[in-house]
Amino acid sequence: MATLSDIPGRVLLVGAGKMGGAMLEGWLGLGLDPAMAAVIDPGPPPEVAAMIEARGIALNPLNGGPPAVMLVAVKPQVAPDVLARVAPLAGPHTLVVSVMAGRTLGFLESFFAPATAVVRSIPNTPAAIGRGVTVAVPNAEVTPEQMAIADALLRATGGVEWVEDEALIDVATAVSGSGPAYVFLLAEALAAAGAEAGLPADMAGRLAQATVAGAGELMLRTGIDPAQLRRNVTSPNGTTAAALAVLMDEEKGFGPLLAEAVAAAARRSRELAS
Ligand SMILES: NC(=O)C1=CN([C@@H]2O[C@H](COP(=O)(O)OP(=O)(O)OC[C@H]3O[C@@H](n4cnc5c(N)ncnc54)[C@H](OP(=O)(O)O)[C@@H]3O)[C@@H](O)[C@H]2O)C=CC1
Ligand SMILES: O=C(O)[C@@H]1CCC=N1
Repeated sequence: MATLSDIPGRVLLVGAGKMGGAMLEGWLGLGLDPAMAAVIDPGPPPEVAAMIEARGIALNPLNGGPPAVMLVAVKPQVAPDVLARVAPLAGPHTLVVSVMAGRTLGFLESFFAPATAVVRSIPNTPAAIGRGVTVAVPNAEVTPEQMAIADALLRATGGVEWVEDEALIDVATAVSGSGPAYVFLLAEALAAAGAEAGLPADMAGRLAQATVAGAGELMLRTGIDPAQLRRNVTSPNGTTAAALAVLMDEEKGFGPLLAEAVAAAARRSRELAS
């Protein structure tokens, strides 16, 4: 297993927004030497810009030789323009890692020299607190050493799952990439429902947030299957059973609704390929 200090050269981050900034923070937190990091971004958000300045990281350097790793974290929509501009910075041994939704290995490879090693991955925003999860697929050119380096970089922000079938990345994007938004929406909707049912709105918000955070933490810390944790809350013929009869409706409940949402997100990921 590689560590960040095993990376044989610089890590060049292209796009230091929400996701790229969170990853950079994770790498620095795990001891990546700031001198071995560089960022290309015309306007990073203020908090990321402050971190870049405070740690003395090179910003928008267009020299310094080919990086060991080029991690691309710009929006998929600007990828053609950005990749055309940064691809000449890569050398024959540069490992390209993308976290862009939708953009395929084939698309990424088309900007770089033949035989360039490329990893396509999809992280999620809990990466900002080291609790993300990333799903990744390598192209055929990625060596075991480069795979270990990509793993170390991605693992700095949480768990990593490697897959061989690239099509799974679109589905993973719909589940774990976009997934935090579904959970935040649950907290929002629970708060709104509580307020509508009579709680003061601020109190409803506090209860909903504490419940979502506490339930997630309980699941994580105990390792108990979520279905069992749900059953643990559900007294026979009690209040939870009354609510779950609505939420677990086979036609209109959470299950079919979430299946529809995940299918829509996966479809959009496939659309973003081109
Ligand atoms: N946010 C999420 O939950 C997840 C995002 N992703 C992927 O991560 C990528 C980034 O998303 P996110 O961090 O949310 O987006 P952001 O917009 O926060 O970050 C993108 C960054 O790239 C910068 N940028 C724009 N043009 C260039 C350029 N020419 N060269 C270098 N940098 C440039 C943007 O600057 P400016 O703002 O000035 O345009 C911004 O700072 C996307 O491809 C997304 O699909 C993947 C998984 C989860
Ligand atoms: O919404 C998006 O397209 C990105 C990818 C996954 C999460 N955010």
